Amino acid sequence: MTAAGLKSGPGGALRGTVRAPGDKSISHRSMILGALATGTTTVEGLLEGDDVLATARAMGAFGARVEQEGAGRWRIEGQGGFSEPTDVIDCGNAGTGVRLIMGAAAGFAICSTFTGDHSLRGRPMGRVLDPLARMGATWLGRDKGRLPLTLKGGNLRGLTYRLPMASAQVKSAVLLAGLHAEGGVEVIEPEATRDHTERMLRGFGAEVIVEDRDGARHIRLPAGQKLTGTHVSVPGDPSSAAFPLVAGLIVPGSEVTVEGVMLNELRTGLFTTLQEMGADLVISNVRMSSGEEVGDITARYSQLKGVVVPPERAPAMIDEYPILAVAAAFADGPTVMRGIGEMRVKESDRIALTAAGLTACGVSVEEEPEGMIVMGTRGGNHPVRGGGLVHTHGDHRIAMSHLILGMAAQQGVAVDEPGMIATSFPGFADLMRGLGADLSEA
Ligand SMILES: O=C(O)C1=C[C@@H](OP(=O)(O)O)[C@@H](O)[C@H](O)C1
Ligand SMILES: C=C(OP(=O)(O)O)C(=O)O
Repeated sequence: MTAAGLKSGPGGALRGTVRAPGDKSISHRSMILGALATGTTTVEGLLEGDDVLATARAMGAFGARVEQEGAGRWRIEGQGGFSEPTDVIDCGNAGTGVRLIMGAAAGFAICSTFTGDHSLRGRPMGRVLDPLARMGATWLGRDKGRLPLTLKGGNLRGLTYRLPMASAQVKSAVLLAGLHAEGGVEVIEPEATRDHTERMLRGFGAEVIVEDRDGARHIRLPAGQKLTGTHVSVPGDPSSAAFPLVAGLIVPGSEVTVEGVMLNELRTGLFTTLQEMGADLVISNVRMSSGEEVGDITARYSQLKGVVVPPERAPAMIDEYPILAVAAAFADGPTVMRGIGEMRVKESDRIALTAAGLTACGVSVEEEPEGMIVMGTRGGNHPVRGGGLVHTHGDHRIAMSHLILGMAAQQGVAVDEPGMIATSFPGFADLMRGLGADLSEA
């Protein structure tokens, strides 16, 4: 983490073509599935962000051989299971990392202790510990299942589990534990969430049966699955592509293309919403890569209008609401975002911090318990003032979102703790500068 802050300033149009960094969700999963599998897994396009590097180190601690072979190219020699680590597993800032690894570790008769940074130690782990305990795992930790905690697994029984919240991390933890549960597992999702674990389990040779019935998605992993090492080509992360693309939409005269963006419809809710707001967002060169659809997306400066985002779209864009709120600040009329209570338990309380950050930049936001309404400034012809110092509480997406706002506002915007951006998008500042953005130390 650097001590200095980072500041973005209003400048000229942003122009150019960039490549999206590797998808964070798929990068975590390639490490974990590679370590659980027997044999060699090779990965290209891995996101070498701090979150994924913590997961890579954790897989080494559980007995896999994990080596970097070149930029984004990694090799994992899996042992077909986890062995007991001899030290504490530190997952850094990564909710995905710790929750999926706890699920995977629960399948084995080993004892492991998990911790993370200040933010991760404040996040709820009960949501994965509850189903894992029902399967027979035991844990000991602080009240409410906050990290640090120790988990002991092995001899798991099968489980049919209806997700109490829309969470791909909880679904994935149950499925990974289910690989070693007597009788297999079934996860019932009232609202579909990102399906990378299901797709990748199949890529590693497992049978996963998915059925939509009774208004829910049923995901069944029969017992006795064996994973075999494979090759994973990681597609570009739509959650990261969102930042240069929204910048292209709100900085006058801009045209920005991001290549190789994953278009899995359980991840692209932001792009649909921006198009409904009138964004000139064009998707081209659509192709398949490692079982996922990818494409190139071009954003041209657009007059946006406020919309009501359907709450049922939330799982397909849950990490994108902070940057959507920035786009909404430049729109004509209010943008209503509801059904997003899950944002309060991310790296920070993202509803509160988005509202506070936008307010510090002269934008009106109405905060609700599970939502927010951003009053677009363009209708009244007030420009967005900017000029704020935004406290990010170490949240990478809060930092990047407000830096993008500063590129289109009247005055620049400074953020604290910019080093945290490296958890998900280590090349963010250079990539944005390459498009012409004014970013400097504050
Ligand atoms: O499974 C994943 O890779 C993720 C799932 C989401 O979290 P939840 O499962 O808590 O919604 C998302 O916010 C996170 O960035 C990545
Ligand atoms: C919520 C996020 O990640 P995680 O839950 O893995 O910390 C995110 O990247 O926005």
